[in-house]
Amino acid sequence: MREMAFNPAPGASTPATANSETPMLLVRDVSFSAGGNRLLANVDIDIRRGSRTLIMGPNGAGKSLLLRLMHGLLQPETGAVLWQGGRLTPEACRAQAMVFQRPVLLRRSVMANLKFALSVRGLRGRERAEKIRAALADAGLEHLAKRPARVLSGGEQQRLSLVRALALEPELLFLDEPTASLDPASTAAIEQLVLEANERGVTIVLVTHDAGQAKRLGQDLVFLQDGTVAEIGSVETVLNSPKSEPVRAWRDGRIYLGPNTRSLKDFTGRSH
Ligand SMILES: Nc1ncnc2c1ncn2[C@@H]1O[C@H](COP(=O)(O)OP(=O)(O)OP(=O)(O)O)[C@@H](O)[C@H]1O
Repeated sequence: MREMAFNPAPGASTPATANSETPMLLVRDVSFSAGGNRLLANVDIDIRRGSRTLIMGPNGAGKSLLLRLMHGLLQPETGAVLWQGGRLTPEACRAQAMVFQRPVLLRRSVMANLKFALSVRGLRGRERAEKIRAALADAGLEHLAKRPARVLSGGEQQRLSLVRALALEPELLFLDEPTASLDPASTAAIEQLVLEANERGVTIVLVTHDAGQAKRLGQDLVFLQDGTVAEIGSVETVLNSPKSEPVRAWRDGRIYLGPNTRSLKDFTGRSH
């Protein structure tokens, strides 16, 4: 996969001056290809400061790719991701954090995982110790502080992963299917941490396949289909009164076959 240079969208080459009206993050006419396939095409999204945006869509729609582009882990082939009206620089990326579906933890203790992340951000001494204590309390992991992170349950690992990201005090937090393999109690714990973070002002962008979770957590919903935005609006409106055929098909449990849908054989290995 190519890591491409910054390539502003038409009309976006001169970043707007950031003010309170400027969306925190703008995705403008972003396209991305790999292996000869167009995986995202002409995506436009505004993320408002302090908002909660849910990203939904079928497997392979491009949700994870979009998150990685918004977090600066990949560069758009064309178009631009703008941070507070300017370029998404490495410094800007440090104001963001990402929680992945499968927690990425060091083969160290729970406490050492928190300590390492905070040390990388330059925290030391009493300030770091206080943040570790608070994160362990938020995650309900005080009693497991010295346990190797890799022996924690899936739910405990994901709570650790989330509070470690939040301990870095990001302005924007991306979460990629953070509760995909968790039971209802662990899911509720993660959702509560996400909502509390949002109440403290952290902007949330979360990928999910769970309509219930979208309704519990979301304000805005972006529905992707085959690498393009099929529909965008409030969670309630998009899920309860979808205007687009991809969302209607998804809601009704039908397989949507659009002009850009790759052969079902790609997904099932069988001809239909
Ligand atoms: N590095 C890559 N090289 C080639 N193709 C890729 C690459 N990364 C992702 N893809 C393809 O891009 C498409 C979108 O992938 P992505 O992981 O964003 O989907 P998704 O919507 O998150 O799906 P899921 O719900 O299954 O997690 C898939 O067809 C995937 O195979």
